Amino acid sequence: MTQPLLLDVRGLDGGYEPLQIFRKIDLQLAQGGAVGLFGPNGHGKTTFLRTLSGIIDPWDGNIFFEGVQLNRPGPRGSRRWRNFNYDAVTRRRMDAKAVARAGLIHVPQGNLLFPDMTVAETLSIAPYASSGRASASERLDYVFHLFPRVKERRTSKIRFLSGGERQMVAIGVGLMAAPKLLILDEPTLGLSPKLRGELSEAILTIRQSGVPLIVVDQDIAFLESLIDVLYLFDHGRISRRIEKADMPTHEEIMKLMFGEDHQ
Ligand SMILES: Nc1ncnc2c1ncn2[C@@H]1O[C@H](COP(=O)(O)OP(=O)(O)OP(=O)(O)O)[C@@H](O)[C@H]1O
Repeated sequence: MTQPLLLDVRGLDGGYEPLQIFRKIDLQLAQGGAVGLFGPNGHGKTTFLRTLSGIIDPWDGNIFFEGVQLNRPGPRGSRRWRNFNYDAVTRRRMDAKAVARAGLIHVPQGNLLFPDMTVAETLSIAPYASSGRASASERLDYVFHLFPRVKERRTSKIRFLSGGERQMVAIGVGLMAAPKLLILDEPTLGLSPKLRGELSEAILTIRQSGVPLIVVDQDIAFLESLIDVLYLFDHGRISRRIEKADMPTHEEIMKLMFGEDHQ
């Protein structure tokens, strides 16, 4: 019997009612694979990732994780029905906790950690650390091994950390959940070149240790070092799927997305 894909997204539509942000997204991720999403700011990548992790509900389409459908139809499945029945029961088609418990872990863009908690406290309340996939202390050792800086700063409050250190802690929180798929949304955004290099290396190590990834980033070379397949995301649609062997240069991708005249 063939193994199911790790993630199989079929015809996904979604957004912030009534505003549709993305449409007809198809994305497949093989077991053990890694994909990158690349596209201009504001075209809906983050909204798509928030939908995958169950923070917002899809409007249409399906999400399968290890062959199991994550989005469950409401009492009447269609979007039209939900528009007539605007209540939580019919709208809630994804369960973010169940998604995380299944092993799909999303490290969101930006700093969403609690400023007055220490690093150690933050890592200790990571979701489902005792999910059975690895013990919490093993996970903590792994995070400290990957990010020695985080280990050094474990008694510091989050508010006293630099942006890069916070990002390392945020990824650490994701790793504490022993992810079967880790989603990283612009992990190196706004970091100094030095921290960016440090973080990129750590993410590469995570990848080399076999953790499947979905990564959004604006740096094609960084994505290329991590992924097997690149999806170009353009005005809420996947405009192209590119295998690693055919990976264009940054310049070529700019031309593909914006035409010959881009600056
Ligand atoms: N909570 C929200 N309610 C309504 N509209 C939103 C909300 N969050 C984002 N948007 C809008 O959805 C569109 C897509 O934003 P999104 O953050 O998904 O894009 P993105 O491609 O990830 O860009 P970026 O890299 O800048 O985050 C934008 O026009 C944005 O203003």
